[in-house]
Amino acid sequence: MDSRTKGKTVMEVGGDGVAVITLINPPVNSLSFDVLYNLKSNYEEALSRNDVKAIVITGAKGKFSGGFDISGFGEIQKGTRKEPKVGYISIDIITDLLEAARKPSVAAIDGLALGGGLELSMACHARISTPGAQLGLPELQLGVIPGFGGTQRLPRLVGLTKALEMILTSKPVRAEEGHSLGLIDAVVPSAELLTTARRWALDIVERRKPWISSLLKTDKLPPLGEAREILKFARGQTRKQAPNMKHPLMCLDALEMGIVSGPRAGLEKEAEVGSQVISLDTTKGLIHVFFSQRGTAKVPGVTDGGLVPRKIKKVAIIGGGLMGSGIATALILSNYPVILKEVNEKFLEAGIGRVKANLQSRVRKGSMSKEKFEKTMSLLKGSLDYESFRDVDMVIEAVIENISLKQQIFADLEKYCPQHCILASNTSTIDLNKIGERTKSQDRIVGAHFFSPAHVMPLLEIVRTNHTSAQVIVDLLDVGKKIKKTPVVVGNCTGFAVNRMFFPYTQAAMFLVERGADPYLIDMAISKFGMPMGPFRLCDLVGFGVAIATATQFIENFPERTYKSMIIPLMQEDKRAGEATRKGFYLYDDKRKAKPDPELKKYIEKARSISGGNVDPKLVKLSEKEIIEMTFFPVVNEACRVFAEGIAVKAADLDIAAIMGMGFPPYRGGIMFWADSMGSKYIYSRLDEWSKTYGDFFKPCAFLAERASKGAPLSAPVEQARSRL
Ligand SMILES: CCCCCCCCCCC[C@H](O)CC(=O)SCCNC(=O)CCNC(=O)[C@H](O)C(C)(C)COP(=O)(O)OP(=O)(O)OC[C@H]1O[C@@H](n2cnc3c(N)ncnc32)[C@H](O)[C@@H]1OP(=O)(O)O
Repeated sequence: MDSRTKGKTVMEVGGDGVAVITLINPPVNSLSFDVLYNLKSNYEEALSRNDVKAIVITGAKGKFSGGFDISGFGEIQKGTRKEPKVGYISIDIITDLLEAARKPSVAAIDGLALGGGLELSMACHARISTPGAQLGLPELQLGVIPGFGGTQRLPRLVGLTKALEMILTSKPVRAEEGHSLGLIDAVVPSAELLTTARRWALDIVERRKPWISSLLKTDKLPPLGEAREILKFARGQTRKQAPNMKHPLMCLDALEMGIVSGPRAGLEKEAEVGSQVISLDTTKGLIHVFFSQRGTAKVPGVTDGGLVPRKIKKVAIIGGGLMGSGIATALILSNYPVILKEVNEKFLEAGIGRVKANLQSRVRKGSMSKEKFEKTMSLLKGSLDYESFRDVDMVIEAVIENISLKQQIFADLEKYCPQHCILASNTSTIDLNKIGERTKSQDRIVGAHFFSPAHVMPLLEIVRTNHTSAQVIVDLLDVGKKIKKTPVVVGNCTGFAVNRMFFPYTQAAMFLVERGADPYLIDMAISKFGMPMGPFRLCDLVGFGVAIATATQFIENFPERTYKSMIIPLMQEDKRAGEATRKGFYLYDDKRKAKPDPELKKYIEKARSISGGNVDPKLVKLSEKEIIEMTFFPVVNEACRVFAEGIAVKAADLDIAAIMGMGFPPYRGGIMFWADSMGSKYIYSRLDEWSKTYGDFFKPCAFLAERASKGAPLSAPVEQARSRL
């Protein structure tokens, strides 16, 4: 393979007259332009050769194809690659050359056929798959649309409703379900895949099996009136669920065109829309997220040194509260035997009960069988002492945020755990060096910061001190992957990456309401921006106890940029502490539905009189855009500090941390990506202006000032950061 080319196809013609074309582009045989153009040449050759009767397309090394090469979109966005003629691949190659060929083709699918991979297979005249193969059109998740005919062929193979479900949710189906849906013609063991596909192709030639062009099928399509109703409903749902994104609706336009005006018109619409979506900002953001998410496990100086993760056979967790039980759940769900330690029988029982409840909720929802529940629970053992810690490979401490308690625990762990055992803390704010102060095991102390609920939330902040060994990081990255978390490796500091970025977000919101802004309008503007909820609703959900404890850490560590609002402490005094007490910034009914509380004004006014601030007429009438900027630019400012200090090694890691830890909308690409879309100069100028009017909370940091002075992107690598990694 030429070093500049990306992937290829190879064709072998057998004595039976079947040409087998193999897609080769590791690791997932993505369809790069090189692969697609090679496929075209192979096809033309196969069609012109007299010794070829039929064609089989397959993928190398147990994977059919993970779809179009996603980096190709980036090349087109950046202008480093010229766009092919609209419809060239989907119409000229896949439809007119492949599907309309006078020789039949069969797709032999092993492992996965996603996106363009599935679309290519749907243009074949039959599809044979191995058991369990994943089949799906996940394009919308990337901000693009199925662009190789998927919007036309999938509804014709599986029906409109199922096709809409698969396309709109981006969720794949397994081969077995694909078979029952009519997407797959036969499911056979891996060893029989190619022979079956070859035979099937010859059977089509001999007319023993039907020669089906998916595009021409109509039997699964509903009558036009019904189809229009289904599409209308889908549009309504899409507008509700993805109000800030255009591409799902554009995808529906292509689907509708095919149903109303026929598949050729549908293909043309798909090609036109497919080309337009590539330049949407939301698409750029989502593609950035795809690669950034995979990049978080690549840590310079750690994962590039050839270290192999050690096998973690048993894990112990200290503390069976909300966090400890969530972490235990995540681990046993991935088959790790777990010991849960508590201080007394009552707490232990409660901790085990929480794990049980977490799993039972899966059984209730039908995503876990009773047998699997029993088997998973059997991996959990309770303990009241450290005796059973003698053969554990990793301990995760998850007790309350109390430094001396944690110090004592780590000193005990050093006595009872084996020498190689990883000693992790789930602290969300406390300096790990302090936690390990009473031990000589600094090299194996690490932060494993999960987010609540730990068995659901996808992020794992792995916190490394100056002493933590690279091996320990590699081990924890491996555990993170096995328990299906996205890890972000960060340096040690108060709040690490996520909580440090979170802090100014809620602080800015408190500042704005004290100066006269309406908290409910702020929450609304922020939800419209794409956050799962606004800062006030979030404080209610987290509870004021946690909010105050976290704020205290920040006030102590970053006093110069803390806005000290008394709103939350005043409400706490009155025993309104958030959703758990049914009263916080909102009032909550029996069904936990939130409604605004007119009494809130009283607390805001009292807090305002304590802080000595005045209502600012400008802030009373903020536009939605101004609300977003005044709450998120301080977050960008803090992210810049985190990046400049080397707490995060890549800006993209902060993007993922913000998306998965704060709920920042993925289609905005993450906090730094979003900031760069506005430019460092603009953000600096806004913060600078506010800091002159409203004080140091808004003061732009030196890093931001420097980048703005050069007009440089905030995400450009930090050259001489004082790296903590
Ligand atoms: C005229 C207008 C212009 C026209 C342009 C041309 C037309 C374009 C039309 C496109 C039509 C098509 O409909 C669009 C697509 O097909 S988009 C792609 C759809 N596919 C996907 O979304 C699948 C994405 N991948 C995954 O979900 C997973 O990677 C996986 C395949 C399930 C494998 O998962 P796992 O085993 O966990 O491995 P990783 O996720 O870690 O991935 C391993 C590495 O592979 C890279 N990867 C994966 N998929 C792709 C891909 N499609 N393209 C490029 N690279 C891919 C991934 O980044 C990892 O790389 P590293 O190891 O380097 O990190």
